[in-house]
Amino acid sequence: MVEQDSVNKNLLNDNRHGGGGGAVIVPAGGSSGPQSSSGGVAAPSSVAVPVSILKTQFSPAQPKTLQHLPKRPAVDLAFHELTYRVKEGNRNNAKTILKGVSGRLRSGELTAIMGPSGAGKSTLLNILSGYKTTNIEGLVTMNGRERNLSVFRKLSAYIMQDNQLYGNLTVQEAMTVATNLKLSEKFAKVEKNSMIDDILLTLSLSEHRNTLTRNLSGGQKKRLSIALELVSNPPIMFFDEPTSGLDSSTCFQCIHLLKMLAAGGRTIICTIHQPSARLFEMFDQLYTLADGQCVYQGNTKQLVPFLSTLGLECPSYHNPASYVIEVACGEHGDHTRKLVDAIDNGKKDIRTVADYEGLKMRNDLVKVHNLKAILDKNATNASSGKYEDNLTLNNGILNSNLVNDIVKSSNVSAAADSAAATGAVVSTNEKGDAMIDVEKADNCTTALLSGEITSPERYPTSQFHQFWVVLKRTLLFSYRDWTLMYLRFFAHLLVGFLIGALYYDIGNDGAKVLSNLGFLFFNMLFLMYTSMTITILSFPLEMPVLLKENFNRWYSLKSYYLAISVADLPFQAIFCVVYVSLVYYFTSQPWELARYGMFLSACLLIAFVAQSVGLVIGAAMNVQNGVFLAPVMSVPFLLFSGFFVSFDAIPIYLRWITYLSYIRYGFEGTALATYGYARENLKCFQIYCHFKSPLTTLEELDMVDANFTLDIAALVVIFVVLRIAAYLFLRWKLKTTR
Ligand SMILES: Nc1ncnc2c1ncn2[C@@H]1O[C@H](COP(=O)(O)OP(=O)(O)OP(=O)(O)O)[C@@H](O)[C@H]1O
Repeated sequence: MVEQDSVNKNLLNDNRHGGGGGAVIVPAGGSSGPQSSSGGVAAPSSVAVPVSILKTQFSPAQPKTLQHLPKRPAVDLAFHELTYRVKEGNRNNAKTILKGVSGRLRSGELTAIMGPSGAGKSTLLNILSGYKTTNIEGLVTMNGRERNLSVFRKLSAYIMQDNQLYGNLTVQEAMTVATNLKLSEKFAKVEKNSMIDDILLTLSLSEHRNTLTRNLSGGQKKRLSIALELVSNPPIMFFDEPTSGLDSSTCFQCIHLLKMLAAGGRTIICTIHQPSARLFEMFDQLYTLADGQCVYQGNTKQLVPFLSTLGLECPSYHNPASYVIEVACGEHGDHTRKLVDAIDNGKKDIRTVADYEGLKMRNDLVKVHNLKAILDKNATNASSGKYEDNLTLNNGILNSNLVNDIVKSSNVSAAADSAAATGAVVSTNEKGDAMIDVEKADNCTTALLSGEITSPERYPTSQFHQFWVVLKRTLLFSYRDWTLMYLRFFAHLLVGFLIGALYYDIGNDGAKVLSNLGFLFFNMLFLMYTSMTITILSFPLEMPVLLKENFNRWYSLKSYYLAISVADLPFQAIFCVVYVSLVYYFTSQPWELARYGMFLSACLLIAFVAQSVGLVIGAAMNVQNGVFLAPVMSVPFLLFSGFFVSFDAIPIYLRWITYLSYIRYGFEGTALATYGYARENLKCFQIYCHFKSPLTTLEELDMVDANFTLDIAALVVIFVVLRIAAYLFLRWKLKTTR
């Protein structure tokens, strides 16, 4: 309740106080957004604050909020005859998900996209936000011009249903990362901190500053998701089911917050399933879909009277949102065609009574016409006793064209009225539809936009800056991730001691060379699996956050990938050094620094290469498939490592696999470090030691001519190739997931 009050107070600040004293929410459109006729006043005239809120929440000394955010232009979004198809099945069957829908989303308004499950809400939202870009027909315009996706992405933010936050960062840290990535480097730290304070205060998160994100409640997480995107003050914000999983009070707070953001001049669009009547009232605009077509577009307040004109009476005390969904689902008969025609699949926009009063007249006429037809029919059938009592028989598809004509003519007059008030230009298209072209009016915001459009940079900060911020963040949550860090460290320590005990002092014993080779091979196995599985497990889990942040233009994929690639290398290196040092000492391998260096470098490279394999698998597939496939795919590499079968014994047609086996290079490298380079004879405590001479061991392994430098070079090449492959897979995955 405290939070809600606070949100309400801030909302009030946005609406009541202009550029003067008190609190101001900086309009997304700056001081000359379409609704701010008097410069600097944020609240659009169309956004009415309920009287009850004004009464209960007036407070003269409110903190100033959201006044430090960067100025942004207001953006009106329109879409014309959008069709979206997907291929289904093996055959070239195309399924049409959106069927030529049109619509308009205005700045300063909170718009709900509603409809039955499977109607196409998320698809429409994904297309409008630019998340989906393929298989789309139709036009999307931004302030009257064809949308430039690159510019649009800089001006919009998409807040996905699952909040996609890094649980190991505190609210303050997450906000700091967001400001560092989303704001240009020209902003001073103190300015960024003021913005964070503003946003956290406005979104009632100030007192949770130091709470780890994973410990926030569902509603707080949602607000944090909004707060993170609000940093760059995007004039268009898309929300996919912002209220899902929230209780009714938190839902109210959440929608209240969105309403507040819209009141600041932003264009706020969200999909919502079935809001309560109380929530429904808070939306300014409703866009309803049924079976991929628009069945209503307009003011929420006009929904019930509009439906009524089409003979669809919403019962008293019935939630209009539920009713329109019931109608769209066909629970009250099949009215989809009639509604789609009446609203011209989204080309019409019901703003005032004038927009549909003609429709009512026509509907009454249609009813009379039907009644007459039925009476005539009954008169002719009277002799045979057949009576027709269904007065709405023809009140459907057949008459929809008549209805349309009326709508068109009424729209033209309504549009003219409305245009007279706003100074907008009204025209009719070839079909006779009223088209209000607000862009041609004085309140056009294109000029404001053009300044932004010319900005050539794709991201607000340089690639190096992005790399640095993401690297610091990754290091911070690696440090806090108990499993990733401490468990791995203890695993290396524990196994190091275990192996040390198992193979204790065998390294210089001519009778235990085979066991020592087993030890060398086990090293490869252990380092391979520990490095590989950790990336297979952790990388796919980061994918949704990466998807969100990359889409919302926080950073480029290159910067992110470079940062996460670099971030884990030092940890992996430390674990490897600890493990190798332990086992090298306990197993009494040659006590020479050069040999230890060679042994360690081969082991380190094996760990890095295996980590890269994990990255490739993690980037290309999900955890389940990765966990199964990675060990299976490693089997040939292990088999052809030279430990189980010597090179000469491998059939010629299979030898090429040994060149791909990174385990082979690692095993060969450690074997050469141990037995190569003219090592003196091993000690022998028995009568005969076959492998007393290290050369015999190398001969047995077919490694007499092997070259350590080549092994290291091969591992480096494989490492680089795998890292590049992982990046390409990641890029492909980002594209295909959308
Ligand atoms: N890639 C696809 N292949 C086949 N069908 C698809 C694909 N994407 C979406 N659809 C179908 O398109 C329709 C609309 O999907 P969408 O997710 O937009 O619906 P929605 O209105 O958001 O539903 P919900 O409210 O249940 O989330 C659904 O029937 C869905 O099965």
